[in-house]
This record gives sequence, C-alpha cells and structure tokens, in this order.
Amino acid sequence: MDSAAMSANVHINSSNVKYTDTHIVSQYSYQTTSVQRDGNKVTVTPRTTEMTFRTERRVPRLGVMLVGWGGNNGTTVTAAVLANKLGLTWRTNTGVKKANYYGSLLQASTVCLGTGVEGEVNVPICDLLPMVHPNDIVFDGWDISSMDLGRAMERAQVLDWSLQEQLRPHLSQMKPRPSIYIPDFIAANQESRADNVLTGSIAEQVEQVRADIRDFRQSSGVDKVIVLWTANTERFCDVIPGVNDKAKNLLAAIQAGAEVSPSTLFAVASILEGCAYINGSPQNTFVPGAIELAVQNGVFIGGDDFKSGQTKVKSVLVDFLVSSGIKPTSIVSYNHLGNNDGKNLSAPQQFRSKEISKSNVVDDMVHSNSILYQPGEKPDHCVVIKYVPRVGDSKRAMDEYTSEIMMGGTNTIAMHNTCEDSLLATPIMLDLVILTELCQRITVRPQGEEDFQSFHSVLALLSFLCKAPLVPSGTPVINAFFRQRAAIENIMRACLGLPPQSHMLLEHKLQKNFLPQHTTYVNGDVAALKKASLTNGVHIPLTNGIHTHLDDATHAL
Ligand SMILES: NC(=O)c1ccc[n+]([C@@H]2O[C@H](COP(=O)([O-])OP(=O)(O)OC[C@H]3O[C@@H](n4cnc5c(N)ncnc54)[C@H](O)[C@@H]3O)[C@@H](O)[C@H]2O)c1
Ligand SMILES: O=P([O-])([O-])O[C@@H]1[C@@H](O)[C@H](O)[C@@H](O)[C@H](O)[C@@H]1O
Repeated sequence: MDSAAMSANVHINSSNVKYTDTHIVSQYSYQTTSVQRDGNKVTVTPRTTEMTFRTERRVPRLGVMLVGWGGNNGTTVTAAVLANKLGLTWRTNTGVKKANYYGSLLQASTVCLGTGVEGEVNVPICDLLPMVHPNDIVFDGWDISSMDLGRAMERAQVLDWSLQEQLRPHLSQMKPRPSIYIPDFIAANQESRADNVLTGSIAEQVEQVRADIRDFRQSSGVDKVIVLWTANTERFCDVIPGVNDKAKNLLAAIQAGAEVSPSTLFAVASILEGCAYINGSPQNTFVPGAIELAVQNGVFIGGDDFKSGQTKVKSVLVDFLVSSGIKPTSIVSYNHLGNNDGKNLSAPQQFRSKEISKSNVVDDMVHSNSILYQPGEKPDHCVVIKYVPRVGDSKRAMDEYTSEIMMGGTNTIAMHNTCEDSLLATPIMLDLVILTELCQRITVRPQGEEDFQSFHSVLALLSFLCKAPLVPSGTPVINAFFRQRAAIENIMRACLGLPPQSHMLLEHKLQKNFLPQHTTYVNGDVAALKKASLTNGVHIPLTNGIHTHLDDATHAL
C-alpha cells in the first residue's frame, strides 16, 4: 500500500475537542504522580491537572535557511525535497527508484488511533495535526564554499547519478550566501573550501546574517523562517563569565569582537530576527547567554547533533537491554566515513565535540536501574571515528555491546551498520523543522491559569531527533528512544484530547470483552465499511487499496 492510500483525515468525535475556524481546542486530563521515598517505603500520590491545548490550524509557508547549505546534508535535503515535490523516479542497476521520505518520524511512521471495524487503525503521524508538508518547504542558506548546489550535490556523492541529472538544472540555480568563517573553530583542513566568506567585524557579520534572513523572508514570500545549523562540527567554546554567560554580556561581547563561535553568532542573529534556531552538530552553540536571549525573545532553540544512525541504534539497544534487566558493561562504538564531515572530525578538537555527544546517550537508561548499577556506576563506553576517504558518505558503524546476564553469564552483541550518513540525517532535518514549526502553533493553559503559554524556548520535544538533547535547565535529559517517541506522540494526542497510548488492550485480556464488538470483514465491501466506521465515531475517508475483511455485511449494516 503506498503512502497515499495510508493518508487519513482524522476527526475526533468527542465533547472534549472543539474545531473552530482557527484552532483545535482540546480539554485534557494530564495525569502525573508525585512520589515520596522514606527508606524503602515509597508513597505514590496520583495527581490530575486539567489542561486546555490550543493548536492553530493554519499551516504557514515555511522557509528553512541552512548554515552549511552546500554540504552533504544541506544538498541532500534540498535535493530530496525537490525530488519528492516533482514526484521523480530514476533508474538504477537494481531497478526504478521513487522519491520518498523514509526515515522521517512524521512522514513515514504511524500511530495507532484505536480499533475500527477492520481492526487496529494506524495513521501517519503527520495526519494527526495540521503541519507543514516537506514538499512545500522553501530552502536557502549560507556556506563558506561558493559552490552552487548542483555541483555541491555532485561533490557530496550521495544521490544516484540518474537522479542528480534530473535535479541539477534546479539545484544549479541555488547559490549559498557568504557566511561567517572563523578558521579556529573548525578543522584546518576545511580552509580550502572557504572561498565564500563575509568580512568586517563579527558584529557587522551578524547584521549581514540578519539582513539575509529578512531578504529571504521578503523575496520568497514565506510566512516563517527557521534556521538550521548543518555546517561543520566546531570545537567546544569556553563559557566565560562576562562574555557569554548572560544575554546582555553575549551581545556586548559581539560588539566588542570577543571570541564567539560562528554557530553562536548565527543563533544570535536568528533569535534577534524571531527565527527558531536548531543545532544539528555537537558543539556547545547554546552557551548560557544564547539560551537566555532565546527565552527573553520567546524564540525556540533546539539540538544538539542529529541522532541519525549508530547513536539512534544505541538508544534503542541499551533501552532494550536495561529494560529487560540485562546489564551492559561495555559499549564500543567504532565508525569510519569518508565524507567532508569525517574529514573535519579527523581533527582532535572537532572529534572531541562529537565524542561527547555520542557518549552521553545511555546515561538516563543506566541511571534508571539501580538493580543493575550502583550509584555512579556506568558501562565502559568508547567512541572511535576514523576518516577513510574511500568510503565517502557510506558510513560504516561497528558496535560491540557486552552485558552481564544471569548467574555470571555474558552476552555479546556485535553489529555492522552501513548507510549513507546524509540519507539518514535528511529526514531528521525535516522532522526537526516541521516539529518546531508545529510547536510554534501550540499553546497550553493549565487549570487555574488565565493565559495560554507556549512551550519553553528550549524545545526539549526535539530530543528524539538529537544525540545530546538540549533541555530547560534543571529538567531531565531523556535519551531512551521509545520514551522520546512516546512524548511526541502523546503530546500530539493531547492536542486532540486523546489519552496517551497505554498499550494495555485490556479488552482482549479479560475473560469477557467489555467494549462494543466490531464486525470483521472479508473481501472488502467498502461502502459497508465506510458506513460502519462512521457509526464508530471516527471518520476516516477510506481510499482504494485498504484491504478489508467482511464476514457479515448485514450484521455491520
Ligand atoms: N548523519 C549525518 O550526516 C550527521 C549526523 C549527525 C550530525 N551531523 C553533523 O551535521 C553537520 C553536517 O554534516 P555533513 O555531512 O553535511 O558535513 P559537510 O562537511 O558535508 O557539510 C558541512 C558544510 O558546512 C560548510 N561550513 C563549514 N563552516 C561553515 C560556516 N561557518 N558557515 C557556513 N557553512 C559552513 C562546509 O563548507 C560544508 O559545505 C556536521 O557537523 C555533522 O557532524 C551529521
Ligand atoms: O548519529 P550517529 O550515526 O551515531 O553519528 C554519526 C557518526 O557516527 C559519524 O561518525 C558522524 O560523522 C556523523 O556526523 C554522525 O554524528
């Protein structure tokens, strides 16, 4: 069944949900528990907070400006969106390929809405709430390399040649804007690319970036702009009191020409232009002054470091092991790649940034199980990245997980994972900007409060998409894959007045099913199915291709 057949126009039939011309307004009972521990006595007190969620229904025209637009990720995401928009197919030695958005949580994964006449009903996540379609995104951006996107796509060596030939006439018209370049922040081996750089003081360069954003917004006619950093990994920068610890100090430091990284300079420019800013790399772009500036301006920031492959697998595998009561004692993650990212990461300071973001991903899972781990105890964890030009963007990841099992036993899982790194990152980039834009249209009013409020400027909901999730100070960092995914799904369900997924399926576990019986169908009578599904309160316009099972049409009717 192709994705078109899967699409659904979800309508919630409930007194808790109102559809006005401008908003979806839902009443939601938010269930939490507060826990007091006294020795080994644990007292749990359930608490319900009545909340009103409000989601603007109008989906804006979204512009995305990429820092590092001419890179492997930047060219690939631009090319992929255009290929999907044009509905391109291309021939390869293994047959005809068709553009798609596989790897995108929003575009290519589903949620279960419940049970219908044909059994469980799963719909694409992107059909739950009004949101930007990737095909409609308008791209622009900056790069220190002047290469147009057609030639940069060729340089990236990611997409099949027969697809590149169809896309080149379009991408060749796209030219990255000159960018802020401070050599000391990225590997020296990047210098040969830098033929497209701004001059003047860093304050003047920030003003130029701000002018670029305004120019793009005006010339493209988009309603909103989101800026996404997909340029090279920078070294970490020191947090210095009086320089970047406060918003006013950071702004003053820029005026004074103090040391501020290009990624932080782009963050400041974006925030001052009211644009959300997302960091797809591991460096500490969001120094305390940048975070404070975002909060003061009510602008979303998010990151760090796209969670695309080896780390994503790690956040699943360690979650599975620890949740199963198995104790990982050593994790060794080795990978080599031959793209320009790998070349930049071959420099020690840039590798260190990546090593940190790839190493902290298991902390929350380890900390959650005091049966397996003593306080402070962690598995050995080693991360190795090597630059091997021959493999290009086709990253090789090799992992070994050694765990203690029952009665002194040992389990070792070894895996080899090869992928085009940029084709894993591309859907992550799209999910980041589309989810950020959706969050800009959601406000919440807890019971007893007069005003609706937005999410915190530090958009922790993006954690599912990042290796080193940026969260509001003092709040928990969650890296476990399924908890992160459930957070996104359940917040979207709350916007529709739907309870979180419990997965209990009690109706199938008791001696008697206490819910209204559904008729199952054989050899689909779509009219009957449509009629039955309407009476069940959820209107899903059924399109051809849904295979149904009708065993008693008269019963259903
Ligand atoms: N799977 C993935 O590809 C993946 C996953 C996680 C994180 N990342 C991160 O995403 C970033 C991009 O990855 P990539 O494979 O596209 O790398 P890339 O080297 O192909 O692209 C980076 C681009 O940024 C440009 N650049 C460098 N400094 C710049 C600046 N100051 N302003 C504007 N442009 C600048 C470079 O010229 C280059 O074109 C890297 O930091 C990488 O670590 C990638
Ligand atoms: O998300 P993930 O696949 O673990 O991490 C990837 C690393 O394995 C790779 O070495 C690096 O070049 C990419 O930028 C990305 O960070």
